[in-house]
Amino acid sequence: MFEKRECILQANHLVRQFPAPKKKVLTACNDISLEVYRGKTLGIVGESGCGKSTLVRMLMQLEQPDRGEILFHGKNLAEMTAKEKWLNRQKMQMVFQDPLASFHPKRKVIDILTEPLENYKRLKKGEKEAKAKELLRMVELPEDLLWRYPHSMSGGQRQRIGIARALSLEPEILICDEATSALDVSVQKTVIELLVRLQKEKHISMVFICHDIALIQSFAHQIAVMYLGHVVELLPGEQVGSHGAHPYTQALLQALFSVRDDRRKEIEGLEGEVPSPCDLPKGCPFWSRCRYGTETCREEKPKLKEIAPGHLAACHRL
Ligand SMILES: Nc1ncnc2c1ncn2[C@@H]1O[C@H](COP(=O)(O)OP(=O)(O)OP(=O)(O)O)[C@@H](O)[C@H]1O
Repeated sequence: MFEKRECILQANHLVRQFPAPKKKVLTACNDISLEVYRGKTLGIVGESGCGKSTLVRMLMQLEQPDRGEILFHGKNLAEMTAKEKWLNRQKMQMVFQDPLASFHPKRKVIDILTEPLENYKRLKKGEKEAKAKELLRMVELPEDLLWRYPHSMSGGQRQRIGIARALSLEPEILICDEATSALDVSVQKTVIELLVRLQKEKHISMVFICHDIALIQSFAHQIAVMYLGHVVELLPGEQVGSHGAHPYTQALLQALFSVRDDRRKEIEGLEGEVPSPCDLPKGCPFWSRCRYGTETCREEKPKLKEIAPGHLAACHRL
């Protein structure tokens, strides 16, 4: 599916175990092998406790695997010197679910944004404000936020600051651990759109951890489905619906499709006969806001009658 030479991060047979009560052992990650490709997104989906965060901590070198290896540009992370690891960490950055927890509450946005650059001594004297403003522009935030404290901003703004800070070091890989789960649906959508735009512009690879298979399949290039510490299936992002074979993947998809089917029935009930997708009307008020002909229909039920019928017909993802 992807060119091998574009593989920048490779996890081979990773195992991580923890001691459990009664002298038992809990295997949080069990023989996990994955590849991350340049400029592509690997989605990792699975229920709570299946081992997603443990996997990410190993990829970020915050935790050592008990077995297996992680190769970055073909080089084994375990064989790197401490200095090499420290330098390497710039190239893999993380965005967390709760950015507030990772920001110093008494530091202003300007300091939060430039802290990683200062840590790596990559900020010249007198450059701080200009660099921080450039980072804010990159994530489509106004410059006057520079002088605010994180607690005085909205969740979506804080997450954009988290993204800007992570990208300040120009990483090759961005790891997003439930980065949009705490946001409401409309803000979640704009943050994902921002990430997708930045990925295209900067050719960054992303590892995106999430519970929501519907969300992840809208932008990931490949999806690893995790269940009880195993990657049970690796699927091409855009074709999850037709490829999921493992019973757990099927269960995730079934839940998704039953919701969509109910929604489709509701809409068809409202609109009567649905015309074919090729009738898409130019004048549909939501057309420009809509990537698949989708979210608006799902989110704004009271406005359904305003949406031109052809638009609804295109909502094959509902
Ligand atoms: N340091 C630890 N010591 C003991 N057990 C741990 C430790 N870290 C994780 N675990 C266990 O490993 C399993 C996987 O945890 P992990 O946090 O990786 O799951 P997750 O899929 O990220 O869950 P969530 O989506 O809820 O964050 C869980 O059963 C958890 O209790």
